[in-house]
Amino acid sequence: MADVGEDAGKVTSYFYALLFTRHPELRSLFPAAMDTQRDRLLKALLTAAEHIDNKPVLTEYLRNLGRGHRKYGTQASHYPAVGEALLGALARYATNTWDDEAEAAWIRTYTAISQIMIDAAAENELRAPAWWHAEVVSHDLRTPDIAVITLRPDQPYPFLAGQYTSLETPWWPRVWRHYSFAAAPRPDGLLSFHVKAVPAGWVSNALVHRARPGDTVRLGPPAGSMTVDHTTDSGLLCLGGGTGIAPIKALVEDVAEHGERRPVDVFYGARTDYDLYDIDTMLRLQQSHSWLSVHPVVDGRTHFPDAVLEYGPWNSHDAYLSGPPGMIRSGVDALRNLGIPGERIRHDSIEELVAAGE
Ligand SMILES: NC(=O)C1=CN([C@@H]2O[C@H](COP(=O)(O)OP(=O)(O)OC[C@H]3O[C@@H](n4cnc5c(N)ncnc54)[C@H](O)[C@@H]3O)[C@@H](O)[C@H]2O)C=CC1
Repeated sequence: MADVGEDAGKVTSYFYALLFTRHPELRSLFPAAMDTQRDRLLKALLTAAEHIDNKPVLTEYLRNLGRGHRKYGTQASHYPAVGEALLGALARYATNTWDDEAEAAWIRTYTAISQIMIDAAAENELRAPAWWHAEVVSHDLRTPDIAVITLRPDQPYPFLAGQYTSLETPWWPRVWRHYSFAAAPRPDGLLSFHVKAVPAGWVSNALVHRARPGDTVRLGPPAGSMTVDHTTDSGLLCLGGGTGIAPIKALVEDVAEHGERRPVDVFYGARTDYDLYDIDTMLRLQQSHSWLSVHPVVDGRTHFPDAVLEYGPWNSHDAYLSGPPGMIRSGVDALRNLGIPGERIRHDSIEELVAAGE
């Protein structure tokens, strides 16, 4: 990976060129525009390389990736074609290290990776559909660029508060983006999401400005491990920045439903008062639950994650962060400096978030 690092963009372009010239029938599984897709392949390889010595983490990551590929229509028979193209691209660009031994090692690696993904997809096929159709049942424009959208899936959709799904709109086929559930599972099975239209974000703009009740989207399986640990009764310190408040609200509802009276402190960060689009909901929750404190923080004197320093102590709390990648990075640093151990700080993977909101 280090050898091809400098040429990463070229490696992935060449990889897809090889794949599509040798197997033109596979082109229709990918979106019309390949830019984000190219980055995703590389990120997956980098993530795998990063965890190469941590078998449990790597295996879980690959199993999730295998299950997640079902919604693209990926079949076990597609994996060898991808492997050939990957080896072809590495052989061309890893010029300093490529030899028979490196090739044999990559064949073993790719065989192991693809087997884990294929097995996870096969097991998942026995239990869950490859995707769900879901109808838009309400669309509430909260600011000129933020909508709260409620969907009714066509089949039961099991998930945990704090997780996210992947979503494809009818206007951009095969372009999938991640969105966190904005509510804990409900008895009526409806799902809600907070979507902000971001510049050049195809899916987010379609969801905010085009989607209307009656439209149908597709959902992939739920993913993510930012869920509440109900085996402890430690307090929860939650930081939600912008639309990152969505999964935090789901976590609060989850604690309430479990009837636990654990102290929960929510710091809700936004650029301006006007951007605190969901503050009314959060304050209503605070009124109904004595264990919940909501602290709105608008950019100004204090930078958002630093506002938690004015309260506390937090070192016996579990921490949950959700929001823009930069906020998560600085929030994790601030919380670690306060003495919260890394394993008690939960957030979604930053690699996943970078392309998430588009
Ligand atoms: N599960 C998750 O982690 C979720 C993440 N998101 C992500 O949250 C973001 C929300 O975007 P917006 O509403 O436009 O947020 P925004 O850009 O308006 O920022 C929200 C808050 O975070 C703070 N912040 C932003 N960048 C920061 C940095 N580098 N360091 C410290 N603080 C920072 C801001 O000061 C503000 O208080 C999107 O990137 C979206 O993908 C959204 C939902 C769930």
